[in-house]
Amino acid sequence: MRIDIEDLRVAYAGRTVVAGAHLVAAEGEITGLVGPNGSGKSTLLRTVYRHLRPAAGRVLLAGTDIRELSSARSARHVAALPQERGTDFELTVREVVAMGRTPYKRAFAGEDATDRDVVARALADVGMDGQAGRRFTALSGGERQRVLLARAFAQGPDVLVLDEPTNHLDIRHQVELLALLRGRHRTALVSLHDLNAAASVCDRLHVLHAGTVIASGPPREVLTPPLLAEVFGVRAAVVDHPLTGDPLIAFDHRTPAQPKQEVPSWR
Ligand SMILES: Nc1ncnc2c1ncn2[C@@H]1O[C@H](COP(=O)(O)OP(=O)(O)OP(=O)(O)O)[C@@H](O)[C@H]1O
Repeated sequence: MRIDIEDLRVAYAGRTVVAGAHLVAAEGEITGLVGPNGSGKSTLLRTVYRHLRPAAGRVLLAGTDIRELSSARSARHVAALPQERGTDFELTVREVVAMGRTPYKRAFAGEDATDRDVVARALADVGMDGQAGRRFTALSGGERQRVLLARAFAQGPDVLVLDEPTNHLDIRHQVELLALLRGRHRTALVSLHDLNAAASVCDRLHVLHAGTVIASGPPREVLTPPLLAEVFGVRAAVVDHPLTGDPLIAFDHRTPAQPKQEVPSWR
């Protein structure tokens, strides 16, 4: 299912932080949202999974304004890994993942065989099937994250909205998660700080800067040295990854960019 974000404006206590954002997350593609700290990525994603109501503009799911859907119906279509990773569940790992089945249940209905299969598969997908009986609160940050991702998978959504899904994960689990996402061929809207991961895994990127989308397109077209200097304030060369051929951003970790001296060719 495709997502269209049209002229989205979101404010906290009267302060606008998303200021007329437009973007499309195409059906079956991984769409990445990148941008510096505070540029509005989480805020934009929160409106897509209906945690926040926009001040203006719309989020369309396959052409329908998500505000017109019931919460159960929207939860069957859109599942989120929010940045707030809820640490207060007094539940086991398996119980947390089984919460993903709630949108399919009548009140007080128990689990059926499909629920059990879906939950087992979701736990296996994130490599937590051996830890299903552990208490969620006893897990490490990365383990919790994988469990919450399994909960989103168990929701069986058409669209996954993932806010920084690789935060806290060691490099192997980052690679596994991103490979899992690619393998699912499901519409995903994902914010990522790791621009190299974004360049490898995303079909299209949108760059958010001060609450507006200032560049969109395939990673190789978007992540150019002038944009990296102007928007992220870093010097970098973009080369071909020697193993995959994906764009590889080689950052200069010694010296920040001087944005005013760069030519912003992405405008
Ligand atoms: N609950 C809130 N109340 C008030 N202001 C907020 C709230 N959440 C975020 N903001 C502000 O909105 C702006 C955008 O924040 P947001 O978290 O959307 O950015 P982000 O691009 O996801 O940042 P980061 O990369 O640091 O996670 C920031 O200035 C932030 O301080």
